[in-house]
This record gives sequence, structure tokens and C-alpha cells, in this order.
Amino acid sequence: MNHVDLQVNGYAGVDFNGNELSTEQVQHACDVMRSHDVDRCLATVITDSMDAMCARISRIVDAIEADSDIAKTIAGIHVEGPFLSPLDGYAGAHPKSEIRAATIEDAGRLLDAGRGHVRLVTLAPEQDPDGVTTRWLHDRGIIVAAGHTNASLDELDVAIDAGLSMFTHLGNACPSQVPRHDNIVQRVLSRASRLSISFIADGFHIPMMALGNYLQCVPEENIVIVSDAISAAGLGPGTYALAGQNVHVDADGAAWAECRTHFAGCATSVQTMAEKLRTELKIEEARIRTWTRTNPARLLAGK
Ligand SMILES: CC(=O)N[C@@H]1[C@@H](O)[C@H](O)[C@@H](COP(=O)(O)O)O[C@@H]1O
Repeated sequence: MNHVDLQVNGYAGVDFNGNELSTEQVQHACDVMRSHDVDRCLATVITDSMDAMCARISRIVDAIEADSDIAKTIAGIHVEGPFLSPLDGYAGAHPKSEIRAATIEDAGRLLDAGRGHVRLVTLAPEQDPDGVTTRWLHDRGIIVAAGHTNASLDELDVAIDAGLSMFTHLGNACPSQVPRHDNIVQRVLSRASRLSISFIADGFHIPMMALGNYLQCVPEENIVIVSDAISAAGLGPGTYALAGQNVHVDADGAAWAECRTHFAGCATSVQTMAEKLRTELKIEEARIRTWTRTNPARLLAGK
């Protein structure tokens, strides 16, 4: 088995959040992804209006149901938003105007659009303070991850009790300046025995030195490497589309939002991330395999 990537917004010139997504485009993205050693992924839909998100989820499901090779590669859909923190820094690349509090009704609309293919939902626990939507999703077999959040420890614990089992790209989607001791990174690391935690290991989202520290704080079976790839993945520097936004990929490979205050996804494959972990952090191959293959595959298997 090759890599399993739980967060892919697009690949090889194809934006999974595009409004004109065709089955042929999804097929092309999957072909290139497989040539980069990614066997399975979750296609990721980010925050927009509920109508736009539902339409995008449906288009991806149309492609999955139309083509067996796509169905083998796209194991389902990761819905990242719209129940995220609207605060500066925490919202990251998600449009604040469309961010909203979690409700079972909206969660149900997203799941209905996914026709059984939604596997993972990332939300901010403070947007679901009693954990009602988290529990409702968990009871339907959906993996619920926290992300784009400044949840307090109490809010994290309520969410964990309601079924929260993951945290999405720790170290990102928080302001660059935070209180030195009580911040979301520290709070989540304090719960690392109870949450699978994903990291974007491109060296831009988190400097490799800091990533090395984080990795030492998380149990081996709870570390997951994700690409958060966008349409730029597998291509060079330039301007690329992400859900109607322009993303600028610099010569060094970093993918910036137009305002350049935050990243907007990633142009680096999991394959390259594995290589960086091996060469820059001197991590043994077997451990990298656990983080890029065994752990994400186990989560998809519902274990
Ligand atoms: C697909 C996409 O847009 N992903 C970005 C991610 O790349 C970025 O890290 C984060 C916040 O930005 P920050 O890391 O600069 O805080 O927002 C979004 O999740």
C-alpha cells in the first residue's frame, strides 16, 4: 500500500472545489496522484455558501460513482468547514462571511449532498459548544476533527466526549502570534493521547525544526501526515485556483493567498513530504510509513 492522504483539495491543475469540475478532470488528478504514490485520498471541500459546498460535494460524488478507478482512489470526502472559527488567523483561507455555527440541519445537508461518501468533517468545537453536531456526525460513522479553532480545554474535552477523534493540521490555521503557554497548539498536544493529529509536512506550513518537536509529543499511532494539496500540486510556480480564490505558488513552492497573510493549501505531495521527513528530520522509513499510510488507512477503516 502506498500513501493515504486525508486532505486533498485538488491536484495536477484540477481544483476539487471548482464549479465546473468534470469526471475527466477528477480522473486526471487521480492518475497523477497515483503516479506520486498516493493510493487513496479524501477529496476536500472547503468553506463556501452551503449551496456551493453541497454542489461541489455532489460533483465529486458524481465522479466517484461514474468511474471505478476514481472510486478506488477517492475514498470519500473531507468537509472542512463551514463550522469554523471566524476569528482572524483561525479562519485561515476560509471566507469568514460563510463561516457559521454548527447545526444538525446544515450538517445533514452536507451529508445528503455526499450520498454516503462524506467520511471526515473538520469543525471548530466552539461553534458546537454542547457537542450536539459532533455527536450526531460521530453517530453516523463520520470522523470528526477539530480545526481552524481556538477551542478552550473544556470545549475540546466536551467535543472529545461527543466523539471528536482528530485534529486537522495542527500548527496552522492559528494566528502567528499567540499567548505563549495557553494556546491551541499546547492545548491539543495535551490531548494527544486521545486525538489523531494531522500535520502538513511541507516545511513551509511548519518549519521542520518545530515539526520535529511536535512529532515527539504525539503517540506514534496518532500521527497523520496530510498534504492539504491544491490544484498546484505536481506543477510549478504560478497562479492557481482554489474555490474561486487565486493562490500564488512561489519559486520555493510555498502556496500563498492573494493577501499573503496566510498560506492557502500546498503544492507539495505526500511523497515529497515523506522524503523531507527522511532527509531533514532523519525519521526512519517504517515510522514515516505509519504516519502516511497505516494511521490514515486505519482511520478510514473506522478503527
Ligand atoms: C486549502 C487551504 O486553503 N488550506 C489553508 C492552509 O494551507 C493554511 O495553513 C490555513 C491557515 O493559514 P496559516 O497556516 O497561514 O495560518 O488555512 C487553510 O486551511
